[in-house]
Formats: sequence, structure tokens, C-alpha cells
Amino acid sequence: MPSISDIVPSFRLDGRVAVVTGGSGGMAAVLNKALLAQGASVALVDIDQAIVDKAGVELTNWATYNNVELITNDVQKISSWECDVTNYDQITQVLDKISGFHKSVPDLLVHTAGFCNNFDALEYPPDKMKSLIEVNLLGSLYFPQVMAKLLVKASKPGSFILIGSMSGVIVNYPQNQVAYNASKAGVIHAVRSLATEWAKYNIRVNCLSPGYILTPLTKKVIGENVEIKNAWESRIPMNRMADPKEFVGSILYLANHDASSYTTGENLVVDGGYQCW
Ligand SMILES: NC(=O)c1ccc[n+]([C@@H]2O[C@H](COP(=O)([O-])OP(=O)(O)OC[C@H]3O[C@@H](n4cnc5c(N)ncnc54)[C@H](O)[C@@H]3O)[C@@H](O)[C@H]2O)c1
Ligand SMILES: OC[C@@H](O)C(O)[C@H](O)CO
Repeated sequence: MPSISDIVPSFRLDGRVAVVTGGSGGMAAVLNKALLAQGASVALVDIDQAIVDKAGVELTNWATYNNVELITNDVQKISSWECDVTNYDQITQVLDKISGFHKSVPDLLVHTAGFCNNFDALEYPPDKMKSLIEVNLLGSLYFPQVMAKLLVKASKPGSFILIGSMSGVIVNYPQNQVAYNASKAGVIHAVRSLATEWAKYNIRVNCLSPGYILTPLTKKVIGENVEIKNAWESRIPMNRMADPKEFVGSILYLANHDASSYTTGENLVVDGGYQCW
């Protein structure tokens, strides 16, 4: 007779080492806490050391307040690192350092690094298109590639979650952002390719595609213009933007090897119903 734990996954992440890129961003601020609380060690990676250190301190303070374990087997469970996800050498170096610091090859990637800019397609400055595609799309190829190489060498399974967007499957209104939308469509399809190539190494690769979340990224788009927020919400069946904590369940599902043992190459769209209209 199967036991309860044979059937119902616990969603715990004990012994896992998670790397969260964009580690000082708005989504990450909540996801970091959830991963740590579920037992994972968490390495925060972002483009600026001082800012990512600040995120690390905030995570440590939160964990202390909530009695979440900060050291396991004499190894610190939180670390913070500067790395530009468009720089292959930096990625290689930082993942080596993370493996050394946490005494284990990282096996869970939550890749949130990304940004948006808004221009009409006729006027879009080419250099701005290029830098956006480099961060959002090439970063989403470089980072998983280097991490997968380490896992394959260590014969260790992994789960990678790349953050796409509903903008990879719909076109937003009213703000124009062709490069962002194209980059996210690219991420969603790259995930399918990576999943097929790396299934034989027990590395599952999935995409989580959020709708509008209130974070620094969307605050920049809205600016002083509350009409943009109203226009967005009027097109969301649930009639509101998301809170970052509403993505924790999806992340834990895709991260946990029991819960999503047969899920790879998937694009999980969590958008309050935006796609339905
Ligand atoms: N906020 C939303 O409505 C929304 C919706 C769908 C998808 N997303 C996606 O979710 C992810 C996280 O977004 P967020 O809302 O938390 O945004 P955010 O701006 O709060 O965080 C993004 C983080 O990525 C980091 N980053 C940017 N370029 C980098 C680089 N070259 N190297 C390393 N780090 C870099 C930034 O410093 C920042 O900390 C992004 O990929 C975004 O496109 C956001
Ligand atoms: O589509 C939702 C997000 O990707 C993002 O908030 C938006 O596209 C930014 O304009």
C-alpha cells in the first residue's frame, strides 16, 4: 500500500541549492524567502554587488525573525553575488564560487533577471533593442547552459525555472514593447528546446509566465500615469495586478522534483485570466 508521502508531495527543498538571478528584484524579494523557508540554500545573483548584498541582508533578517534555518552542516544558506547575466565569463566564475561557498553544485535555477523598455516599433533605438535582447534572451541561454554543464559533470539532477511573461504569448496594450515581447516569446521556446536536450541528464526546464505584477519593473512603465494601470486592469478578468507572492505556489511546484516530476518544457501562464479575453 503506498504511503501518503508516496502520493502527496511535500514541496520541501531541503538540500537543494537555488540560484536566483535578478535576486534583488521585486519578484525575487518574495521568491527568495519561499525557497529558503522550504529548506533550500539561496544564492542571490544581480548586477550590482551593493544592491544584491542589501537583498541578502533583508533575507537574513526575515529568516531570523521567522526562525528559518540560516546554517546547515556548518554552511551558510544565504549568499549574494554580483554578475551580469550577459557576461559568460562572469556567469562561469560566479557559479564556481557559489558551488564552493555552498559546498554543492547549485541544482535549482530561478532566472528572473530581465527588464522592459517601451518604444514604438518605428522609433525603437537599435542599441536599446540589442541590450534588451542580450539580457532577456541571451542571458536566459547563457545562465542555464553554464549551470547545466556543472550539473552534468556532477551527474546531479536539476530543475530550472526561467521567467517568461504573458508578453511572450500576447501583445500588451497600450504600451508598445516589441523587443520585450519578442525576447519573452524567445525564452518560452528556448525552454522547450532546453527541456528536450537535457531530459536525458534529469534536468527539467520550465517557464513561468506572469501577467502584470506590481514591482519596480511595472512601476517604471506606469510612472505617474495611473491611466495605464487602469487600462491594464480593465483587460484582466480578475481586474487587478498580481502580488509577487501569488507566484510562490507555481515556483515551488516547478522546483520540487516530486511535485513536477513529469513536467518539463512547459510554459505556465499565471495572469489573472488576461489571455482569455
Ligand atoms: N513585473 C511584472 O509585471 C512582470 C510580468 C511578467 C514577467 N516579468 C518578468 O519577471 C522578471 C522579474 O521581474 P520583476 O518584476 O521582479 O522586475 P525587477 O525590475 O524588480 O527585477 C529584475 C531584476 O533583474 C536584474 N537585472 C537586470 N538586468 C540584469 C543583468 N544584466 N544581470 C543581472 N541582473 C539583471 C535587475 O537588477 C533587477 O534586480 C523579469 O524577467 C520580468 O521580465 C515581470
Ligand atoms: O506582460 C506583463 C509583463 O511582462 C510586463 O509587466 C509588461 O509587459 C511591462 O510592460
